[in-house]
Amino acid sequence: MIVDDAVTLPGLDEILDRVRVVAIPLHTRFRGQTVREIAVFEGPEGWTEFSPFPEYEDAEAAAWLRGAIDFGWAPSAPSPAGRTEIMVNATLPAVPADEVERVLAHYDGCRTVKVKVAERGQTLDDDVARVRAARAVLGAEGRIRIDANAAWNVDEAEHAIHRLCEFDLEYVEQPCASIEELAEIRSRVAYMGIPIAADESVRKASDPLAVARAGAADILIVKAQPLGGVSRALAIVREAGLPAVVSSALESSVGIAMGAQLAAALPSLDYDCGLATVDLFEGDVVAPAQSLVPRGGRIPVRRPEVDSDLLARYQASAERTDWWRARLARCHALLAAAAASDLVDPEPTSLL
Ligand SMILES: O=C(O)CCC(=O)C1=CC=C[C@@H](O)[C@@H]1C(=O)O
Ligand SMILES: [Mg+2]
Repeated sequence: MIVDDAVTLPGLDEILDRVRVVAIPLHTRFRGQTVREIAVFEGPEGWTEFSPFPEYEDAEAAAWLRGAIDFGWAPSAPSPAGRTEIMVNATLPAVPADEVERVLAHYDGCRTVKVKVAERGQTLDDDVARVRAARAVLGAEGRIRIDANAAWNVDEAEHAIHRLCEFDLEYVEQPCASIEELAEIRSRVAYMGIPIAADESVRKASDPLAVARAGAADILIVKAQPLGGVSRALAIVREAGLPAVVSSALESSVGIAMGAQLAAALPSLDYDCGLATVDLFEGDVVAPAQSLVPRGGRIPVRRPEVDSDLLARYQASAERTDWWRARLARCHALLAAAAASDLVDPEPTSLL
């Protein structure tokens, strides 16, 4: 059963025998979460991570498992540009303005900040105050991008971009939900020279290329695990023909290493990548010397080993571990079924 050109789907037992589930506290709430649950397991190529958010349905989570297996079982993608380090951005959750300095102090040397905006229960004034505070911390030279996670309609997005443009925005990530809305807001703000980036329209779409084909975005955000692995994400970027920004899916250093490998393998990399998110965690599954937290605004391209003391320290409860093992079994069954239908169907079944 083929997961990728180079990988045969490993047996479920092979994964369940090795999997460890951890629950790592976040020091700042992100996506409404204060604890990140993560499953890690070891393949022939090294440690890999399976960490779809708990609310995701199995069909979506199965693409993350495909990505995890690809990273653990497929040989590393080469870096045509010879990159050994990736420049990364600080990620600023939707915190009150007076907390911005404290949160950004966790990121060492990042010249770019991605500011979360349009959080449910907050106002545009809250966003303006947060972006203003980020600009004050960064100085005039720093780069600021914002991410609305599809929360605005087109008029709200236009109004918000008008208010926030005084802070010199590098780009606006997923201001609206649909491809039609993205195309509309993109043309409305084109005169301001602010690019539109697509995230959810790539990683949660049945066709990750539709947004590029529609000319609805200037930049693609690509996340290795949700897109089914490094080689699938590379193929999407190649087909789309747009500049790409590699971003994390809020992973431990093990999953971030998958993102770093994708960033290293891209033919060109014009923007800092959203791979600094281990800095939002209180802990990690790898020892500090091997961790992929940024130093001097960069992370190394390397595969870390997990640390057994840290796996024990952050070990999830028996109940949550059982839940993840059952989820792994269901997602594995979906991948096996898709692979079996590939054998009769010459067109590969897409789980993206
Ligand atoms: O891109 C970054 O700076 C960090 C990653 C990040 O913002 C995200 C990670 C995981 C889930 C998403 O809600 C979120 C995003 O929307 O990009
Ligand atoms: Mg995003």
